Amino acid sequence: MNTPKPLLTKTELRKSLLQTRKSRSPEAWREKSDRICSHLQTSPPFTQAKTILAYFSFRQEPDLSPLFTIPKKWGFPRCVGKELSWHIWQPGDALQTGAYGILEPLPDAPKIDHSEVDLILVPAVGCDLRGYRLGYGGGYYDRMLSKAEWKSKVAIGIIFEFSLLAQLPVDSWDQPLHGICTESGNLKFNKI
Ligand SMILES: Nc1nc2c(c(=O)[nH]1)N(C=O)[C@@H](CNc1ccc(C(=O)N[C@@H](CCC(=O)O)C(=O)O)cc1)CN2
Ligand SMILES: Nc1ncnc2c1ncn2[C@@H]1O[C@H](COP(=O)(O)OP(=O)(O)OP(=O)(O)O)[C@@H](O)[C@H]1O
Repeated sequence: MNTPKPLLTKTELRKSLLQTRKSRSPEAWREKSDRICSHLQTSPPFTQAKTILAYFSFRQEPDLSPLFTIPKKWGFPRCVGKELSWHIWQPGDALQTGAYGILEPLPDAPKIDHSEVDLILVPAVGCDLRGYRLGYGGGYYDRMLSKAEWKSKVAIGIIFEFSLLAQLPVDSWDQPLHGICTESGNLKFNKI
């Protein structure tokens, strides 16, 4: 069977999805972000997780911050060179603006070891129905999720429904996710 060639490149899709995301109202962003939080909060991977890796919303990404007061061990990334370094953060702790203008925990915040991580909430520009993800092009999550110690972790892409596409272009290094959460609900995949 032939796999159809996607009509747009990753760069073109990234540009178009980011433009659409930027054009929507702050009210829609808040309301849809809250619906994503509600779906996540009741999903088994979330309720069963003790330690969760998340992100601070940037460029109108879904805002998960209402979840951060739920008693879990929460980890957030710092961009260090080409790698992500994960640190414990809880509301009230200091933050700083890091690479790309994204909020990050301070470098001396306690680090989270991969062995304790139960769930990864992965920011994305877009995802497809097979669980493939398009990011900002830095390759940070692909590099991380390709490592043996992270491969087995449940990783869920967080996007607004409009960013869920039938099929994204896929490169050899792309790591499919286990699930996707949008304002319409949770999608679960058998990882490819
Ligand atoms: N909220 C959030 N935090 C995150 C990520 C994310 O996607 N969302 N990341 C996920 O990895 C890492 C940051 N990755 C990023 C990678 C590239 C660009 C960026 O601005 N890239 C340029 C183009 C660069 C190029 O094409 O060479 C741009 O979009 O203008 C931003 C963030 C870590 N923290
Ligand atoms: N496992 C890996 N090892 C080395 N380089 C990698 C790996 N995964 C991805 N890369 C590099 O990262 C670059 C960006 O890849 P891609 O455009 O798929 O990023 P993205 O998934 O959109 O970004 P991000 O994960 O930062 O949100 C590619 O040029 C690729 O060479």
